[in-house]
Amino acid sequence: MKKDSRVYIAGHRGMVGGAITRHLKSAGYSNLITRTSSELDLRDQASVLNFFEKEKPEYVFFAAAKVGGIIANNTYRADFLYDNLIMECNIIHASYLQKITKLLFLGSSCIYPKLAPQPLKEEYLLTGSLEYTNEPYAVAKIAGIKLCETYRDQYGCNFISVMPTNLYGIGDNYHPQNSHVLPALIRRFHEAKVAGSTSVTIWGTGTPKREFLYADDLADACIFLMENYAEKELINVGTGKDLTIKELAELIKEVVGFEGEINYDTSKPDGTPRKLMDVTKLHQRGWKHKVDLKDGITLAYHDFLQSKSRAER
Ligand SMILES: NC(=O)C1=CN([C@@H]2O[C@H](COP(=O)(O)OP(=O)(O)OC[C@H]3O[C@@H](n4cnc5c(N)ncnc54)[C@H](OP(=O)(O)O)[C@@H]3O)[C@@H](O)[C@H]2O)C=CC1
Ligand SMILES: C[C@H]1O[C@H](OP(=O)(O)OP(=O)(O)OC[C@H]2O[C@@H](n3cnc4c(=O)[nH]c(N)nc43)[C@H](O)[C@@H]2O)[C@@H](O)[C@@H](O)C1=O
Repeated sequence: MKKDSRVYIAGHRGMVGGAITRHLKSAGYSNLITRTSSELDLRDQASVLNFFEKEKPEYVFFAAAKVGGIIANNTYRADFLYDNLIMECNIIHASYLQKITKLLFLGSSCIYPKLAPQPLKEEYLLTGSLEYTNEPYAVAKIAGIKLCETYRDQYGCNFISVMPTNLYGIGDNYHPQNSHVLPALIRRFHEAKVAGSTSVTIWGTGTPKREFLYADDLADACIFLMENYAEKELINVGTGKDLTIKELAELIKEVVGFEGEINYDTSKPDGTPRKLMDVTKLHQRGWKHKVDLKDGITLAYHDFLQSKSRAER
């Protein structure tokens, strides 16, 4: 990418798209193209084709998606499948028609089979059944990977697929039900501390293991891969380290400064028992994350407090 290349960041107001936009701006990229979902609904094929024809992006960071935690995925099953599938078809097909130079598609660690061996190697894709709660989202993400692969096979498009692990960071979604575990617990522990509560309840058994990557680290990896990776095969992005949800809760409790007890609501789903990325391929290419989990949670907690005070103003 040249500093004046026309770069479209789909989903620039989201956590990941926002981080990619910040990183590109601070690296001196001067020709960034963005649209909110109300300006351009990526589910509308005619509008997407028209936008690509008019704006002629050269590079596309595809960070727009319908995203949410385990309950949102399991509740809005049709929306997670339909919205994500149709956005992928529209953006990837328009990128082919407009002969863009390169596209980076973001998938997720949930594309791997529920009971795949750990850590998850890229080649485990499509070797077993998916986790039920996020099957619609995972099927859409797998379709996105296959679109990138097949447009490369048939038309020679330089479309790459990047699979991030669970993410958190600046501009995360702190909704009490629909968010992912890390922002949900930041909010719950904070509210319990402010209310002087003696306990906080978290979902499931606390035994599932998850890996967490700070979104600014992912943004850095995406720019690195846009510049240094041009293969058909997907590539994982993560830290290579995981912890149990119970350990995560203890860490967030400490950062937030809550002093009560932790209870478990086992009527809520645990989801996949473990999702640890094998990041050998990424490390071999020379990229490694920078922000460790405790520092990242501290930064995310500050972001939560700021977004709360902005909302109250
Ligand atoms: N968060 C996580 O833990 C993980 C995320 N990912 C992937 O990373 C990518 C970014 O996720 P994240 O930043 O967390 O998600 P966010 O929910 O923070 O952002 C998603 C963005 O997508 C845009 N969007 C959604 N629907 C439409 C639409 N119909 N038309 C146009 N734009 C739309 C939204 O735009 P607007 O704000 O303008 O409405 C929003 O800014 C996604 O592909 C996701 O699947 C992968 C692994 C983990
Ligand atoms: C990124 C990834 O995100 C989703 O998968 P997930 O990893 O299961 O996501 P999660 O963050 O929502 O939960 C992680 C674990 O944490 C437990 N948990 C405890 N207490 C809360 C809680 O309060 N909220 C949430 N959400 N989870 C909680 C929860 O029960 C589960 O065991 C996919 O649907 C898919 O979209 C995807 O790709």
